[in-house]
Amino acid sequence: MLTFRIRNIGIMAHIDAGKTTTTERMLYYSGYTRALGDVDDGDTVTDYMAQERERGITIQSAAVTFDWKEYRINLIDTPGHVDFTLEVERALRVLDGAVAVFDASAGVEAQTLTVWRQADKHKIPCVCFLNKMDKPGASLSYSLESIKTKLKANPVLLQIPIGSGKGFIGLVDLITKQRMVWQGKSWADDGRLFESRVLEPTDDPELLEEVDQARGGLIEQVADLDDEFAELLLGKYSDNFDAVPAGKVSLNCTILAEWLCALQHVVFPSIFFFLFNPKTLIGNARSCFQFQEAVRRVTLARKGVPVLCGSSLKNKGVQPLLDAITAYLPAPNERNHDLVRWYKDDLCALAFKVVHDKQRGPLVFLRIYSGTMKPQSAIYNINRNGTERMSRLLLPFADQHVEIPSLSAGNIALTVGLKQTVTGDTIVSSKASAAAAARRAQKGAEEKRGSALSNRESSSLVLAGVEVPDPVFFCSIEPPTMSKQADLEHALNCLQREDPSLKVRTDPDSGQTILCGMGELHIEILHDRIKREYNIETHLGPLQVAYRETILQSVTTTETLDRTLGEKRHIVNAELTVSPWSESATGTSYYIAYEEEVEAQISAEVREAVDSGVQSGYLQGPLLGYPVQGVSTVIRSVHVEPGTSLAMVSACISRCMLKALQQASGQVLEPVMALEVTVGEEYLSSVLGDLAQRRGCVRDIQSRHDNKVLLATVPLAEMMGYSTVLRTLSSGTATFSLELASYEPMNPQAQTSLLNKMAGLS
Ligand SMILES: Nc1nc2c(ncn2[C@@H]2O[C@H](COP(=O)(O)OP(=O)(O)OP(=O)(O)O)[C@@H](O)[C@H]2O)c(=O)[nH]1
Repeated sequence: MLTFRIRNIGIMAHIDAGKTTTTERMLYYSGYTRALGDVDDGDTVTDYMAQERERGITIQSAAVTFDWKEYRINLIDTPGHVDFTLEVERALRVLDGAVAVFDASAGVEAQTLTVWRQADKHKIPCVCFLNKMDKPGASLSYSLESIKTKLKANPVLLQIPIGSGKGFIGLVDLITKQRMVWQGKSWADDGRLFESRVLEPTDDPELLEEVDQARGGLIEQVADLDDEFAELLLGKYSDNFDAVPAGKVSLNCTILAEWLCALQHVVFPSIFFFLFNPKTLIGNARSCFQFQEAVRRVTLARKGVPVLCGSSLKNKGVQPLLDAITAYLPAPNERNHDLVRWYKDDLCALAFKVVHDKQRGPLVFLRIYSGTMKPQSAIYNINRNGTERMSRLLLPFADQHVEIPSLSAGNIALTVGLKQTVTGDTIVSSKASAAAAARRAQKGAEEKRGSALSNRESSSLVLAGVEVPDPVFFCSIEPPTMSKQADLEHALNCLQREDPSLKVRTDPDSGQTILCGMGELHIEILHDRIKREYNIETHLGPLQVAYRETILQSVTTTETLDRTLGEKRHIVNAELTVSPWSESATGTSYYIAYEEEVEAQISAEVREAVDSGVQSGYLQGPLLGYPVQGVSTVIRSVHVEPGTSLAMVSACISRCMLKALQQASGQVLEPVMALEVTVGEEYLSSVLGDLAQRRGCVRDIQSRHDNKVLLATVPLAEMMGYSTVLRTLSSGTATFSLELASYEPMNPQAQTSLLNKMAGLS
């Protein structure tokens, strides 16, 4: 498949917006499935884990490859629940474009904001799909407004719905003026057959006027965003865009339009009813290509987001969405992936997901950025610094996979046989190729910055990565008997390779195994998977919140390390200052600086050892041993006697850090969550009353049709078991989403009671 015909896209949204239902329709219309899967019946292709089917939610992202017309689409269906944010992050890291699915009756919801921010971070061009247009409360204008105000995006509306609620029957494409009506009278109709023709003067006058107005607005909007299109319009066609001829569009476009017309007649006669004159189509296609190309440029430049609508459940509007994916979202070669230039034509791929298969062992999903991958070949894993052999290469098709002889850049591959590789690892063809890329990267970066880079800096340039969020919850996990401890360790190892947001550690005091996860649901699903997939009935201790620590004062300390190991004497003297650092109050990051003379005096190796000592000092705070944030460290002096090992330098700095942090008035920071509750007005006061008892702080109460949307911040420690309480308070009608907002200082009273509790005093 030629690269420009590939689309690597993700489907992302708030929980329950209809991602899985939309994906199922895409698979069905593309011919990959013969029956329509249904989340409510638990028989979808992409939600294949037992827990996903039982709960009707997506937990793991599933990669599916299918063809639509002359394009290959690699699609990843991502989870909407905030506990599985990492799955979305991993998918976005390797995607070129995304479809954001919205419930058209709710517009932008809390988790939509999160995934949108993630897509923004990776600069991913998006298309919006307003799903559930069949719902009585569906509103195009409300959804568009919320995209503008909440996502701060620029929606470019490309379709007008025909009918609303249960009367929603189809769409008019504002670029082509095609009127698409899904014929099926029954809700069970599969939507493959639909009528498609150009709007005619005899059509409903109200619809004609609405389309004219919306199309006029669209032309103006695109002209504002795209100079090339504006130039075209400013000429003699300013009064009548429909009259713009092929003009600047290359001959290829005209030929393509004619070819498309012929192809649609020949290949899909049973699918489409073409009730229009082919000449009109060609004329339209010529101007439409210019129009479409302009919308494409706007989308790729991320100056606007195309908005389409439909109802996946009722099988309406999914084929035009597939067309929009191929028309507006980028091909792999249209995205600037930094890594590619250092590897040139050598293989470079990123492992973004690992799944354990009982028969085949670990299956690793890779996005290939450059070069070609072949089965039965050795690859070099830069992160693990090791060579591994891949036995088979597969195209991912949910839980079934097709074997292939080779796969080139731009594709998503599934490999069998890689036993060491974990999520986030960079895979290249050999150690030599990694070294060559590092040399190129070093040269490039030095030219840009005008000075030499350390080894660490230059090797990090040739690594792709996936950011793993820090877990907010943890609990102990115990096997039923000690004889099962080894099995449990194996299960946890496998699960950790699949899911880097799961962290496992051993409590230094009790020796217990500790599970750290992203939320209650995350831990619950892991517990369930250990039971079902590894046959171990484990016992979980009470769920606890992962706090952080910071300091309130600046302190300068010195430390001397003088140790003799064997024949060698190691001597290090250090002085440093720790201070509160406000810029990192919301993040996990910290800051390390060196006084000028120190910087000039120490070697790059000693500097790396000092950095690593400071970082290890940040790992355990002085109050409760939680990680430290919001602290800057300035290294004032470092004296290292000849013959001293670098490990001793790190150890001395780390001890100095601990001493300084202990004297700097520690403060516990607690995770505070952004809470969004959608609740009927009649239950609002009980939900508010309950929130007040949870130290909640209400930020806003908005109206959404008949419901109220309550926005609040609440300490995570107060939110255990909230779903059950909310269900009771609202007779099961309210929904909520919870997302980490920031780490905030605990008030002195709450902090004292936490410290007492941890010390076993209360
Ligand atoms: N009325 C209506 N309901 C829909 C539509 N699409 C999906 N649904 C329903 O909405 C619910 C959620 O659908 P899913 O496809 O599982 O949504 P999702 O976004 O994949 O959900 P998660 O994976 O859990 O985040 C199911 O009950 C679907 O039947 C639609 O177009 N109209």
